[in-house]
Amino acid sequence: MTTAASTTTQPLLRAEGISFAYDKDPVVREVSLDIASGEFVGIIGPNGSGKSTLLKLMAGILEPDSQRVLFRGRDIHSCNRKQLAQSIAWIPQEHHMPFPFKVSEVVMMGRHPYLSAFTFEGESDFEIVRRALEQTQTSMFAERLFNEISGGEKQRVMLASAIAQEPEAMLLDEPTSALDLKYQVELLRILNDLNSKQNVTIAVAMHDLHLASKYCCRLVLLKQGRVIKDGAPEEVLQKDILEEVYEIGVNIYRDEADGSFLISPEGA
Ligand SMILES: Nc1ncnc2c1ncn2[C@@H]1O[C@H](COP(=O)(O)OP(=O)(O)OP(=O)(O)O)[C@@H](O)[C@H]1O
Repeated sequence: MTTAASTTTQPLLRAEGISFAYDKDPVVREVSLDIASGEFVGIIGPNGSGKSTLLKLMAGILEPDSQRVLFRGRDIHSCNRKQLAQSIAWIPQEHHMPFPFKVSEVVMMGRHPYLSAFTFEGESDFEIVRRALEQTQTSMFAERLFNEISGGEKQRVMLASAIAQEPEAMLLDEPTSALDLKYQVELLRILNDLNSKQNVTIAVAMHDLHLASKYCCRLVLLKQGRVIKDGAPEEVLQKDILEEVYEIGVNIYRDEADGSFLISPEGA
């Protein structure tokens, strides 16, 4: 039976020691991870360490080979798909549309979990889409074909679509990888605002450890599918830990202005 106390402490998402293999070797190994409502978590680690796969498992896109992912205490694969789509937005690393959709149509896809097969988009849906385009500074592409805009523009449009979805949680796979400096910071600011003002839970795979330490309250460091360290940026971004995981010498500097960490490879 669920008590008031257990309800308040129940994480939004919980991985219960999950493992997953695409072929025979697991790429996610016995990962236990709780993500509480309102957290801003960065998933970091070297190429191929399992960041994308773990996020796909947490989003319910992939199913673990062993153990479960729980969404609000319930096996994510037994949750109603429509309700889940209203609650969790997944933003993948690669974006390609199989049909020549316009940007505005891609953003409107964020509203689909709220529509039935027989209802058309209403005024409020168009208003939500308009605001999401504005927030991500993509209104100027609205009438262009999604497949004909740049990789960085696509990333911002996909964020607009996720904003239009009005989810409880956003899981993002390297959303800044194709963005220039201005839009990297802009996108992270938007995520920060969604998190701090609307309590949207954010889990984001990132390679940029400086930006990760600047925006994420918690970092989960993976190596070969296992969680090596999970904690506040100052606990995770330590010289010995990073050198062991990334197999390279590093120097770490603290930016006293905002408390973030700058990681410089030794001998670079
Ligand atoms: N669809 C797939 N089929 C088979 N193997 C896959 C597939 N996707 C990923 N892998 C493998 O699973 C492992 C983990 O990949 P994953 O993409 O989760 O890592 P990652 O940490 O996100 O990597 P990166 O930082 O390079 O994006 C890698 O060895 C990768 O080659």
